[in-house]
Parts: sequence; structure tokens; C-alpha cells
Amino acid sequence: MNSILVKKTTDVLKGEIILPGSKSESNRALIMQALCKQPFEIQNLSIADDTVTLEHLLKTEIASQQTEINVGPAGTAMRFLTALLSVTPGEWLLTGTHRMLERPIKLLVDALRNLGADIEYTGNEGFPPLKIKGKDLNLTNEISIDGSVSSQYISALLMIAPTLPNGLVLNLTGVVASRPYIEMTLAMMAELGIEHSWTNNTIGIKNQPYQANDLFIEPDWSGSSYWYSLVALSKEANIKLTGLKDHSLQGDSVISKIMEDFGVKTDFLKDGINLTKTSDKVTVDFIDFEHCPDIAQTLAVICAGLGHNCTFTGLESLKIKETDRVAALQNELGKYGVTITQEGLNYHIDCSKSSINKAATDTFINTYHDHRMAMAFAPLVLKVNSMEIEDPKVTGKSYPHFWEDLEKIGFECTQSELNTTN
Ligand SMILES: O=C(O)C1=C[C@@H](OP(=O)(O)O)[C@@H](O)[C@H](O)C1
Ligand SMILES: C=C(OP(=O)(O)O)C(=O)O
Repeated sequence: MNSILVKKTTDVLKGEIILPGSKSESNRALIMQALCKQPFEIQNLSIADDTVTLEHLLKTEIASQQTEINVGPAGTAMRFLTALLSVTPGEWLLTGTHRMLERPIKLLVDALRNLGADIEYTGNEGFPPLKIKGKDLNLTNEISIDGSVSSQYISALLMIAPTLPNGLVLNLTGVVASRPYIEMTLAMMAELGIEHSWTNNTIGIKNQPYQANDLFIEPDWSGSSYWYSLVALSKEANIKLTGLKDHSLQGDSVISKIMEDFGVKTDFLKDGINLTKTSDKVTVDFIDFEHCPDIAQTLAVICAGLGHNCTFTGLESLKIKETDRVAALQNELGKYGVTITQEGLNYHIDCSKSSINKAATDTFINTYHDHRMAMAFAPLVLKVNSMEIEDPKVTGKSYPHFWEDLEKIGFECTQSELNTTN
């Protein structure tokens, strides 16, 4: 496996970055395109590996009735295709990477089975691979699902809902996590003419046709978080992120508000946003990530970089993502003496024994097949002089040109064959 040596060449960051399109918006657009009877265009589709994979699966493998459908590490593709293939005539084996086979899917499979789907586990009960026989789902049109584990299950059900003979009445139980992703799904469906009702915890969608309408994918706010981090950890910075808008479908756009408390100002321009560093002071010590789990790693590293003790909550879903992200953060921040300790649902980040900023340290960062581990840690180089990061290609999952963009604003990134046993 390769690694990348990242060095800073300046403390003053200036430049303009073009982020990839949102992978969440892109993957929804592709599923809806497959469900819509008339063609439409998707503009600014993400170049993320997960989106490229999903597009290939839909337009080539599923279209030509290949039986084995492998989503690789793409969680949304796994969950969205489980629902889509349940209503697509054919016999399918849906599988993914080793880690994907550890990511739970029982709640979604149970919900689909209650609607009438024919799905079997071919490995461990509750986990992919799944053997799916696609058919009409007409056992009932009203089901319940626990909303506290993954919003992806709910988005998957909602997207097929208008194609079900009697539509869908979906009751959400428990505390609904990652809610903005459900709102994103419904908002994009609305762009394609789909009406819904959402009263208390019940979402209703009648049987109705998707209506063709070209979709535009906004740049990725989750990917913007690494640039916010670079600005927060710099001495001086002025970075433009092209194309991002104030009113976004992406819940991770909340990063612009969160970062005000970390001394980063966001100016919304006609064609993007401008980030400037305004202060070294941090004015927040408790952050809830229940509705924006993908930016938790970024913020943990920002706190470590600024030597700021902080309590995080809403991290439950992090344990079932590309890796156990809480454990991964504990291991890698631990290399700098920063600890994360759990107390009930709260996680305390303690920098009192941190080696960051005290002396130049060359540390090897393991990435656990997780794009966000690599990208969340890279900005810390501003405080530690240089670091070596495992498996640079891992960023491809959402942001393939991340290292090139870092070089553009003045970092040296040198890829090398890894000869350690890390
Ligand atoms: O629907 C989506 O596009 C996503 C939903 C979130 O997952 P959970 O709902 O499992 O938290 C998020 O973490 C993931 O990166 C993308
Ligand atoms: C959790 C993520 O993706 P997924 O669940 O789609 O694999 C992510 O991109 O951070």
C-alpha cells in the first residue's frame, strides 16, 4: 500500500478550490434517473468513486441483468440498491467490500420484506451480501422503521415509494438521525414532481410518476470541511470554494455556522464562498453531530490542532461507517497525546497532554480504508510540520483530487511505496 508525505511550505493560505459535486446528491440523482420513465440530465455529477461505481452498476451491469452487483465500499449505493433491486425484475446478488459486509442492513431488509420483498442473507444474518428477487411489492403500503441507526435506509425506501402500487406510509420510530439527508431525498424527489406529506413522524408518498427535469448537483459541503480546517489551523488564510451556496440541500453546510466559533468567517458570494481566518479563539466547547456525522472527524482534528478541549455528542452512527470512526480517531489522535474518552453519549476531547505545536513531529497516520480519516488529518500538518498518511487513494471515495488541491495552495505532497509494517 502507498503512503503520502505531506509538508507545509507556508502558513499563509490563499487560493481557489473547485470541490467535486456532492456524492449524496449525485447518488440520489442516479437512483431517481433509473426510476424515471423519461430521460433527464444530471449536471455536475460527482467524480467520487462511489458515484462512478453506482453509475456504472445502474447503466451497465443492472441494465444488462448481470447477477452479481458489487458496490465496493459505497454505503449509499448498497442501501439505495437494496430497495431499487427489490422492485427491479431479476435475480440479484448485492455485495461489497469486506467492510461493507460488516455494515448492518437488517432494518432496511425487514422494512422491505414487510412490503413484500424477497431478500435473503447469503452470509451473516443482518448484513450483506443479499440475494434479492425483484418483484412488485404489494403486501402492504404502511410500515415502520427505526430512524436512529441510518437515514440511508429511509432515503432508500422513500425513493422507491412513488413506484409502489399503493405508495408508502412510512412511520419513523426512535430519534431520527441524520435528518437533513432525509430532507435532501424528499427535496430532490420534489424537483422531479414527487409530492409527499410529513406529519410528526409519518411520511406519506402516493403512487405517482417521476417527472423528468434536469438536476444540478451542488459542490460537496462535506468536502469543504477540510478547507475550513486548513483555514482554522493556518496563521492567515483566504480561500475561495467555487459554487457553494447559502441555501443548500446538504446538512453539512452547517459547517459554515460551526466554524464561526473556530474563528473562520464565511462570505457568500455570487459564485461560491470565501473563507477567511478572523481569530485564534475558540468559543464553543460542546458540539452535536447527530445531523452532520460526516464532519465529526474534521472537527475532532481541528480541536486537537488548536489544543482546544471539547465535548462531542451524536457520534453513534460513526461506528458503522467506513470504519469505526470513533476508534480510528482515538488511535490516531492518541499518537499526538490527544485523548477521546466516552461518558455515556458524550465524548470528551482532551488536549492537555498533546504534543501538537510543541515540537515538530513526524507521525504516520493510518486511515482504515476511510477517506475522511485521510482528509481530516491532512490539515494538521500546519501544526506538526510534516506527516505521512497511509493510502492516499482512499480519498477517491468522495474527493479524488484532494491531494492535487492541497498542492495548489502550497503543500508538498509526495507519494511513496510504504515500506513500514504499519
Ligand atoms: O444519505 C446519504 O447520502 C448519507 C447519509 C449519512 O449516513 P447515515 O444516515 O447512515 O448517518 C452520511 O453519513 C453518509 O455519508 C451519506
Ligand atoms: C459514511 C459515508 O459514506 P457511505 O455511508 O455512503 O459509505 C461517508 O462518505 O462519510
